Amino acid sequence: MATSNTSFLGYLIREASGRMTDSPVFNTAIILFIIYLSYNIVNRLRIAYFSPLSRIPGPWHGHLTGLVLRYHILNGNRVNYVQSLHEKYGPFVRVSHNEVVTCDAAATKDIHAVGTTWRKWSHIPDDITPNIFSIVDPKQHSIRQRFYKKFFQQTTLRKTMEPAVLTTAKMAIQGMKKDAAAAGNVVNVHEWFMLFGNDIMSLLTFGEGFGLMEKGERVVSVVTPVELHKMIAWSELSIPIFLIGRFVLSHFSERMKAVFRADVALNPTEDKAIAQLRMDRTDEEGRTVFARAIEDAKEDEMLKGHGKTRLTDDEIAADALGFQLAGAEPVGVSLTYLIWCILQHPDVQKQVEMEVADVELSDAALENLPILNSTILESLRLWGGNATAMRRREDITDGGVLLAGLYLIPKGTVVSTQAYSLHRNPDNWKDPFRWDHKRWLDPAQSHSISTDRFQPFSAGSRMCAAYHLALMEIRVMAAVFFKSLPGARLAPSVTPESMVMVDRFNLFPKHDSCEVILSTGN
Ligand code: HEM
Repeated sequence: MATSNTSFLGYLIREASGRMTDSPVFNTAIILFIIYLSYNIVNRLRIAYFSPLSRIPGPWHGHLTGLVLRYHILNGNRVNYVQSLHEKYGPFVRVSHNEVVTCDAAATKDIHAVGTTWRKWSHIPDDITPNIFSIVDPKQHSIRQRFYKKFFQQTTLRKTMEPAVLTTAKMAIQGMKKDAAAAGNVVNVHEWFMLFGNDIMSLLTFGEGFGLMEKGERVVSVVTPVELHKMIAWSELSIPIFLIGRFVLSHFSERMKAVFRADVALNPTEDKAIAQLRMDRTDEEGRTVFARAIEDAKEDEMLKGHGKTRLTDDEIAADALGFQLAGAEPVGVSLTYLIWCILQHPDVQKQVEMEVADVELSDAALENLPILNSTILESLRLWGGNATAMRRREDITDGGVLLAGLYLIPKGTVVSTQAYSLHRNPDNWKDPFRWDHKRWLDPAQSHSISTDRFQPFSAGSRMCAAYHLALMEIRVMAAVFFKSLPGARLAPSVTPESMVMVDRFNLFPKHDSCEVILSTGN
């Protein structure tokens, strides 16, 4: 047998490749590779079985690797996979050697509280200008957040956005009626709610709404959340595959380019022109909330106080895209599920129809309707459009932090919460899987939109910047729907299976559809 002066593995490899060589470079490379591999295996085993995380229950592979989790992320199934793990292992589950998921109310509070040391986990590459959504540094984030805050107060929005929201909602109903007239009274309301959400966001950011709705086009896609979601998933699943996709495959296929270079769409250079265009408009009508924000950003006292005199064009454009990304789809999806839930309960549907029949269509009046609002809250509890993973990391405290007084989490571990599971945890909600709007009619029930056990818009300093706008959109669109289309029914194509939520950055119904049969009188 030919033995070598290096290693048995080196010998095997050379044998296998038929390359019998005594090259010292080859032998050194093999030794270095073995050292690297051994170090990684020993380190991974140490973290898997001897780190404090080993106390946290979970599937056997979750202690060693996050590959199974990544596989589900790539298939748009993270939300359901994580929920199934909670049902099996409880409110804390280890899903990877360095990632834990929790739906425990106390832990969620620790992670999302104002002043928390947990930081948003961001996967946006360094060369992309961060937007309000992706900024990690709490100081930088607080500057940006406080800057936009004044534009998203309820009273401001009722002046600036409410008329457009109402007009757009009425246009959506016209579109639904037209579609139904051409297709045996059946209309895919999901499509129209997505158009509605997108149109409002286009209006808010770029000053151009209505166009999508009129043309019946789905999205003017400046941002591609689905592709971005896939790009991040690939980069986490396998760096080599990601690099091959990004630097090789994306040159040969537009499809591959859309996925593996999705972040390029987030680079705002091309959209600078759009943001600039909005800044130049002086007529009141053309100046949207965002356009005003852009103008004010040039000379803002609050920014000055932090050593900055204005947001740069790149920052402004990045934020415009960030709002588009964060704001359009969750509204459309939340509306789809709201209508789906109500139409499954004809008695509740009747009550909502009666409640909105004679009401003035203003957000202030709609906010006082108990049945409508209880159905909205209950639908957001079970089927909110952005109830997916909120990933956070604690990189500050040496020695780790004690989460909910229960588990020591070593520095650098990612801990994710998802409202989908927080809202299905039987410790938090009685009979959690049952859609029951009446639980919100109980006077003892808090109606706060963010509590330790109810977080459709997240909580603390990273809570949704525009939840007042989101709620206004949902209230107005739902009221116009039930006022204009009484007696609507779910089509047979709508089943629990077709409405399973899939996770593509935001959450969507699996079949991207929710068909409704309009009553013949409409
Ligand atoms: C029903 C509709 C909506 C839901 C369920 C929703 C939910 C959420 C959630 C859960 C977050 C936290 C995300 C995270 O921490 O990773 C968030 C953040 C955010 N949302 Fe919404 N959202 C909705 C509508 C909107 C709308 C209409 C806009 C814009 C006009 C918007 C703008 C934002 C922004 C800018 C953030 C980032 C906040 C920050 O990090 O400071 N959202 N939203």
